[in-house]
Amino acid sequence: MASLARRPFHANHAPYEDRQDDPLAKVLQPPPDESPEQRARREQEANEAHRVSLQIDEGIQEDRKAYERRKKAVKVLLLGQAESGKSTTLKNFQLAFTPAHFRNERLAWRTIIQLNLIRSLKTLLEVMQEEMAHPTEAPPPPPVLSEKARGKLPMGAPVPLSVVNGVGPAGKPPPAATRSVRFSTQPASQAPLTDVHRRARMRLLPLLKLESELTLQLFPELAAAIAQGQSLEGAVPANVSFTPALTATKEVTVRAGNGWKDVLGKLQKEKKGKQGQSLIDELSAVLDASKEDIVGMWEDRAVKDMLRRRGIRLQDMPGFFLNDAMRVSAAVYEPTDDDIVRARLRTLGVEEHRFTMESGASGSEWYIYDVGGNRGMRPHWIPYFDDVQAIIFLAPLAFNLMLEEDSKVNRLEDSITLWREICGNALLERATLILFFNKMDILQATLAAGIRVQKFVPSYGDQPNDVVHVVKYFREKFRGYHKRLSPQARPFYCHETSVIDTRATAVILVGVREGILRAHLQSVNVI
Ligand SMILES: Nc1nc2c(ncn2[C@@H]2O[C@H](COP(=O)(O)OP(=O)(O)OP(=O)(O)O)[C@@H](O)[C@H]2O)c(=O)[nH]1
Ligand SMILES: [Mg+2]
Repeated sequence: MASLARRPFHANHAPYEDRQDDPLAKVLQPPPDESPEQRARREQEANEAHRVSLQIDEGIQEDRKAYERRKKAVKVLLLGQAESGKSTTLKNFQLAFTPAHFRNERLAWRTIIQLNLIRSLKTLLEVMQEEMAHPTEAPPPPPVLSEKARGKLPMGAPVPLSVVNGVGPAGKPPPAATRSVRFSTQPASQAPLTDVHRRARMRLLPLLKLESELTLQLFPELAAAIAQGQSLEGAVPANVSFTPALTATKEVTVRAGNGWKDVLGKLQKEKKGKQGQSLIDELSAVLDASKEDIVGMWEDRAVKDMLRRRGIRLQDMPGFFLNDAMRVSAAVYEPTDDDIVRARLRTLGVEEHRFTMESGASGSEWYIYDVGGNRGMRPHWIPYFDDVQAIIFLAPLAFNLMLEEDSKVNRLEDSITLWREICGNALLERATLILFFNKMDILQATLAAGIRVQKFVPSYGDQPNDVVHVVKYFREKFRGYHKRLSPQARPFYCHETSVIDTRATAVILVGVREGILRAHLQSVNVI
């Protein structure tokens, strides 16, 4: 900054007077007939200018220090398609290495988790509405086997659906103590939706209205999109088949970024709701009053049958909390660490998260960048490629699912295409690439349900359809592209993860952190 501004203006003698030969000093000299008031005002203004100047100088110093710090820091980019688990991995990093910060945000997550719960409920109610308008045909009830007959079945033989779905053998409902409201009393697969369901649905509608209102307040940019009738990406996975009527009402997922935590804090203070409550408190109160209906609806046999007939598995939706509805809806609900990790909040753009690790001076500061994985957001990743040390690439082996944003594109195929681009990118030639085969729990369930890889990936052939062989096959595929496309040789790291399992993930992340740090220190010639 100009040194002129730093001179002591408070002194009685003006500094300019000493410098008669300086043309600038001449211009800046006070008028000879300056009154005491004018002089006082001038000095006050000069002092204020000096204060602002110092502040700007400090800001520049801070920026310079931050720039130097950032240059030395470890930078990691989380990449992968939408819903691959990037933000969930970030939450695991926070939980493992900065737990106090993670837990400080518990209250903000409470509302997001409650919105997640209502989102699943909304989908359920939409499906019910569709079912009431166009009932699907109930298949004949499955044969019910006696204990004796079951004993004769070979090991691993399929169990009748009535047992799998918790309605008990012979279509008998489970003990009354396990459910609060019961709607259907008929045997499994035959129970239609009735007026009882219709009335329960009506009782739950105010909750949906509140959810829409709160979501729009949290993410006002959605209001414009909805008003224009734009098609918004929904929370419903692409494998869920919907009729056009349902697709049109698909809901938007609550999104990250845009300071949503600040907005939540402000909304919490605004007394806009009925009875002078904030909208958030009103939502909590209505949710608490509706919890019996929600649990009853979700556990109801006719509802479960309807979902099964339509091939809809709400439990595979991101941010699924219907199994915890009683707890999450309670007025006293406080999210657990696991709840926060499982909460779904779509990432928009790129978010920077700063971590201070406890592992010593060098490399103790980390920046982790969490990006939105949706296809439309991928061009925003490129500016971050420039000086990143490591990439954690999340690739769920979702061989049987399609992209949410393009239902013609297979998710695994999309992951492989993306991986090839990352491996071959010249800007990233020095970055360590770490591959996470995430959502292993879902792969396990998919294979256990008998879904064959060969049907979707013909080149898989008739190899055994189990986790070990499937992982081996795709690991070799990813390794091959890594080897062939990397501009220079680099080690291949691959982990099998289920990042909703925080304990197992913590162990993996400690190893990943050490590996990245070692590579970083080598690159700056410290070791
Ligand atoms: N079952 C299971 N669910 C997971 C796993 N990892 C993440 N999820 C869930 O998948 C959903 C999507 O995860 P996110 O971490 O938000 O995905 P993302 O990659 O950040 O998605 P975008 O922000 O849209 O790019 C969330 O509801 C997570 O709880 C996993 O290993 N197993
Ligand atoms: Mg995300």
